[in-house]
Amino acid sequence: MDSIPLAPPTLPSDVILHYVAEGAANVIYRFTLPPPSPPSTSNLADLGQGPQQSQTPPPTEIPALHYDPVFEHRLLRLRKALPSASSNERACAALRNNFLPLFPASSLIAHDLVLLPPNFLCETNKALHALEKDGRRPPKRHGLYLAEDEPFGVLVTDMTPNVAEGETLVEFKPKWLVQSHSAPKGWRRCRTCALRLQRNAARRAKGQPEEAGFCPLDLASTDKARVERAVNFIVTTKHASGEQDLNRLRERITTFVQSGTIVSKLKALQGELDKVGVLTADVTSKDYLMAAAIRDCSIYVKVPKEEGGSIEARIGDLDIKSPDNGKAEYWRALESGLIDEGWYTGVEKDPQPDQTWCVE
Ligand SMILES: O=P(O)(O)O[C@@H]1[C@@H](OP(=O)(O)O)[C@H](OP(=O)(O)O)[C@H](O)[C@H](OP(=O)(O)O)[C@H]1OP(=O)(O)O
Ligand SMILES: Nc1ncnc2c1ncn2[C@@H]1O[C@H](COP(=O)(O)OP(=O)(O)OP(=O)(O)O)[C@@H](O)[C@H]1O
Repeated sequence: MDSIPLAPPTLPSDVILHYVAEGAANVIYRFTLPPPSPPSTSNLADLGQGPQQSQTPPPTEIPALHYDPVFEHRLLRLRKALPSASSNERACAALRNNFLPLFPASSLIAHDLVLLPPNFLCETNKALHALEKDGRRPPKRHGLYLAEDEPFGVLVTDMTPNVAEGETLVEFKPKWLVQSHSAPKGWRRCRTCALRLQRNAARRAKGQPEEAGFCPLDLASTDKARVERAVNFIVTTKHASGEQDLNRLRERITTFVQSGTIVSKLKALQGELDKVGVLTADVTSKDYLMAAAIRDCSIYVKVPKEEGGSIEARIGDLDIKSPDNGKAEYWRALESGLIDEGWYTGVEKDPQPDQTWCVE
């Protein structure tokens, strides 16, 4: 049964937010909490600690001088007003009930609900509008703001690297590690590569830059050369500047992907949870919605400077998908377009054909 754990803490109303980044569905903030105020003199007097000392109160009546430890090493994730999004309460319950049992806690970004103070989202939206005007919000995210009817935010494990100590964060979406079961027989591209090519053709037609990407089937192949090929797209000069550092980081991430359990576990789950493909599946079933979530999750890998130091890797964005508000139709239309236009089989009508094929 879905349930929320014991009363979530409330975010102090004098919290100071710092915009970090955003995806399609959420905005991420770093936050600073002003030191908790000690009890005022009159409160102390009430509690018997002021000038007219009477009796020491029981510890439960002494105002807290420290914030709940759940606020430590966390970022605040706030939900945007997307019609297809679930409430944070539902999303956290789904995470707890469906995904938590599948992975060790140390492999997951922790998600804890936090009650938001009154007017908080309205004020934060004003700040988002200002960021947009200043050019500090990516243009493709303009026009969509936080859902002001959402009572909760989510405190997530902060994976920000300590750059001063030489840490690096590599973040990527592994996407479809198993081919779509709706792909036609004789396919030559996986779902992710087929979609990327289709989108790149549209970008080219509009004079926009194309996006490069890796083949998830390579990533999940366990074959060193193929994993390396995928990792070379994921780890770039934005992660390490010198050639030597970049090569070494790529080697470390390749070893992590190849010998770690995260990618293979995600692949196994994608295969188990959707065995028939989006065109025939019951896209309202829990299994399908979990498969869809796992196909869109992120992996955060924090790599320490020291070669022997341990890598911290966690899965995030395991938000159960909803088929409502046109999403199921979007999924089916996307898949039908890839099939009908020949992107899976490599017979698409594109003036700039690509002859890179994927293998299972
Ligand atoms: O359809 P896809 O595979 O392109 O995935 C969408 C993502 O695009 P991507 O290809 O990863 O750049 C897309 O990501 P971006 O907007 O590209 O960052 C969203 O994650 C979207 O999910 P939702 O609508 O927020 O629930 C994702 O939609 P879902 O299909 O997972 O519902
Ligand atoms: N736990 C974290 N630690 C460090 N950075 C994070 C964390 N969570 C999110 N971020 C940063 O914020 C960005 C957006 O967050 P997130 O992926 O959760 O948004 P989203 O809207 O759910 O994504 P999507 O586009 O997949 O729907 C990430 O790409 C990452 O750069």
